[in-house]
Amino acid sequence: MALVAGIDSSTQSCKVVIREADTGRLVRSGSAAHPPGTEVDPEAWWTALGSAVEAAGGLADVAALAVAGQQHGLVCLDPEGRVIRPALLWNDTRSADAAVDLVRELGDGDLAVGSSRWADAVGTVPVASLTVSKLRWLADHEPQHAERLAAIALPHDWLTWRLSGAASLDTLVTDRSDASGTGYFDAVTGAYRHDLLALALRRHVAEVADIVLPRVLAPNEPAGRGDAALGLGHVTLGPGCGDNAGAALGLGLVPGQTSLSLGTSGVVASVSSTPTHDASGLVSGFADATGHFLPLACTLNASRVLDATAGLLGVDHAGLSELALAATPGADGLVLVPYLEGERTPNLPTATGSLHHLTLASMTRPNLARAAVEGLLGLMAGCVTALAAQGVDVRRVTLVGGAARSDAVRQIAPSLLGVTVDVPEPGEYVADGAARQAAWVLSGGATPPDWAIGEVATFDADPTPDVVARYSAAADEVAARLRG
Ligand SMILES: Nc1ncnc2c1ncn2[C@@H]1O[C@H](COP(=O)(O)OP(=O)(O)O)[C@@H](O)[C@H]1O
Ligand SMILES: O=C(CO)[C@@H](O)[C@H](O)COP(=O)(O)O
Repeated sequence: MALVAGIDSSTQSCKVVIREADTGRLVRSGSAAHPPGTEVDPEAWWTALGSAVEAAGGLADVAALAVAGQQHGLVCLDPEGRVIRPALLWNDTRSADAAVDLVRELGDGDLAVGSSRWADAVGTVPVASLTVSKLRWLADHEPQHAERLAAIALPHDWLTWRLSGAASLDTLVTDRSDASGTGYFDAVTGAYRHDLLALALRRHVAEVADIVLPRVLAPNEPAGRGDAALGLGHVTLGPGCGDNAGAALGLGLVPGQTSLSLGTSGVVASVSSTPTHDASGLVSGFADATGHFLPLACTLNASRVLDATAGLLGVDHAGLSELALAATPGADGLVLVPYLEGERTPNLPTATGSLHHLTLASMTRPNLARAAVEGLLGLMAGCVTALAAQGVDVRRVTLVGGAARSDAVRQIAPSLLGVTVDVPEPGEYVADGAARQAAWVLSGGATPPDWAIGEVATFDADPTPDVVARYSAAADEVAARLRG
């Protein structure tokens, strides 16, 4: 039976799954850590990919593979294909002012007009995370690097290219899902917007015509063979995808279904047959990996809020969960607004985290653990509301990502989000999506192969609107202070 590999090059690590192409049965897997930080030498991803593949027993018996990756990261390549500077990641907020400038400029000086023009053009209003904002930052702060730009790639594009042997810049490929996160690709027409790329680089359109942008392949279009020199001449490469589109494909979501991913980022993403154009900027109008759309709301803070709180309390994740479940809902009034890395949804890149309503009664270890879980889920409730405002009907979500392993998150999520929460077996659903894409490319079929996702536990709870309201009031206070 043919085997396929799926790779998830995410923020904190690289994960590899090897599955049977026809059934999706997991055969083996491996992972390797990525370095910390919000700018990373792509070579570190390449090294981690090699280690993860080795831990997964190699690719000698694999017929096809695809790479899913953290979205938006800016990989700058010179004419020889060398990386010009470390990649700026999706969670690097130095480009926050650049994003505001881009919105203002497209609006001829008016932010509201600019927001609606960006939303109309590419489905998304730039924030610090988007590639287009990082390019403007580069043009303004490192013009010597911007001048050498011969090609622009995203993390998954670059890794696919390396696996293919990186013969020339013209062999760079991507897919619609990841291209839609650049800010200079229109997922509705399927075309790059060179005018917006030129705006970002402060150049005329004719001056960016020579910059190579990866060719956008169809969802099941082969990207050629792997590099024979790497021992991958027998492997068909898939186009790959952004990690959130990968998760949707791995979970087998169809239009109308929504995922809640709590990894480094927190993401509520819904597969949709129609695009969104949210001028408020809260919802990004991305594409999925099957030809549909993937409106999503993404936070900078998620699993690491729990990591940091567990560290502070001197417990592991199981201990944090136990403590949180020992406290009563609402944590005796204690509220954590978890903007530990700034925030993107809402767009408050310079925000910091804050604890509200500390009293002798509320200042206990269980309450702090509970406030961390409720703060994270309060933040995600805002994402659900933002999607609903765009007409996305979210009544149930499928919970994935590292923090989906937390019992406290599973049990408390339905009450704060006000939806049913389905939790599949812990797994690497982004890598699974990449593997499923590889199997699709291999089969040449019109639709991805049917793979079962196994046991799903369902969590329901009575809504706790008072807890959400207290969180929202504290978050509004922070926003009001920052916005002056
Ligand atoms: N049981 C758990 N409870 C809460 N968080 C967890 C648990 N297990 C792992 N994590 C956290 O999940 C994160 C990794 O999740 P993952 O989805 O792989 O992230 P990413 O894809 O962004 O690299 C880490 O921050 C890790 O500490
Ligand atoms: O910026 C986004 C989506 O717009 C993030 O979701 C990144 O794609 C990083 O994902 P994880 O490493 O948290 O999975």
